[in-house]
Amino acid sequence: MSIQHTGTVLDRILLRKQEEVAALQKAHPLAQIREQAQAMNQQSPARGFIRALAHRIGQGKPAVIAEIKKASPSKGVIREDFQPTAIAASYERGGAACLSVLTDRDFFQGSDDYLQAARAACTLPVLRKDFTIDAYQVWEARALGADCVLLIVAALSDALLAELYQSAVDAGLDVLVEVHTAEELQRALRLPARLIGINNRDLHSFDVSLDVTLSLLADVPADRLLVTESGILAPADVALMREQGVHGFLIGEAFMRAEDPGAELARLFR
Ligand SMILES: O=P(O)(O)OC[C@@H](O)[C@@H](O)c1c[nH]c2ccccc12
Repeated sequence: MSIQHTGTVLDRILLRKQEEVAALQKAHPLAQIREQAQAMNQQSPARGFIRALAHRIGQGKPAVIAEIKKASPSKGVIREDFQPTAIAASYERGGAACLSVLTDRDFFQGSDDYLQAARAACTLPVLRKDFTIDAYQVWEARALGADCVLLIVAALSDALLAELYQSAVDAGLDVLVEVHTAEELQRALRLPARLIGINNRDLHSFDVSLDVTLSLLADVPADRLLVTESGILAPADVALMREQGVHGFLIGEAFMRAEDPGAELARLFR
């Protein structure tokens, strides 16, 4: 089989994801994964990802989703000394509301094992950070123990978005719906999703600008919970967002480059 090298990185990731899901489905049929997810719902029900964020914000505090990410296509390896268990515990001590764990292997050097290890090492709700294109992955997320899944509007048709959203509800998961443009935001708002993420990074070009959140902010209705994602590096970035009424944050790199990720979280939000 030839490897596709045309298109943007997002296009390549999505093509590869289709192959991955097809292979997984052959090895472990959906019915089996759904059973595992149901068993997980008995054994370790979802931890209430949105609830944890809303609770912080309701108390007038920032709500931080702290990300566990070894590498990315735009930055290469971000953290050499990578121990998901220690990082998860550090994030909990540092005051994170939730975790996000990259599980994509080929582009982010992530792993399902990292998600399981991180969740077992803390009491925080965990987002499976991956490129979800099939209901199979949604059930698989809950079977692994995840509490929330990411749906990237730029990667999905309206029909698929609605289908995957419903699958997540059926599986007992919360959903983070990610947008990067005004048009994507309008598509996201047609779902009954409460949690909306504005990604400051363009997944096609990798350009990052906090202006993306600032420019879309006014179009997010008050009954939704907004999270600004990517490119938050300094206390001034946090202050800027909070002045504009943005209290939800998804942050990876700034923490992953610090020796003690949880201490860096505490420093950024002091
Ligand atoms: O490391 P940063 O710049 O703080 O960004 C974290 C998170 O927003 C980023 O990892 C991300 C946002 N959306 C994604 C979708 C896929 C992979 C990764 C992402």
